[in-house]
Amino acid sequence: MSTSPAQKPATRTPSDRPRIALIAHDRKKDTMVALAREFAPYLKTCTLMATGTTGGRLVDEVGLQVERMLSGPWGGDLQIGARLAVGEVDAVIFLRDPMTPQPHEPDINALVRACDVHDVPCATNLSSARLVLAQLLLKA
Ligand SMILES: O=C(CO)COP(=O)(O)O
Repeated sequence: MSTSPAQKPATRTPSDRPRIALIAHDRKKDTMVALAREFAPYLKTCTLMATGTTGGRLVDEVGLQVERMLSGPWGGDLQIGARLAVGEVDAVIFLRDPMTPQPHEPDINALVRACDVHDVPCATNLSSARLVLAQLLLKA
């Protein structure tokens, strides 16, 4: 039934620019904006996508070009998960709020699971996000 996680689907679209998904829960959005400012010169060289509200803040407050999906509770995490499943996302920065229950917890779990299934780096806190971005920057 299952195939190897390393096996990428035929629809995989290679890209020269790293494709990074940026997502933050409400109480982590200020942290995401600060992180994006810190890495703005690098992020400007990437193809970025984000859930709706996070993306709006990154556009307005950091000046990044971001493809905005639906807001998380309306399916944005699932949209990013679907892109990821066909090989169109190289890394996910997902600053989750572990202290606040989310109405769309199943969607959040589905996205993080998709990262594990497809072996895509997924940073869910600030320290790991910095490590992932610093490593990507080294390879740039
Ligand atoms: O809820 C989210 C992720 O699960 C984030 O969605 P927004 O960026 O639209 O707030």
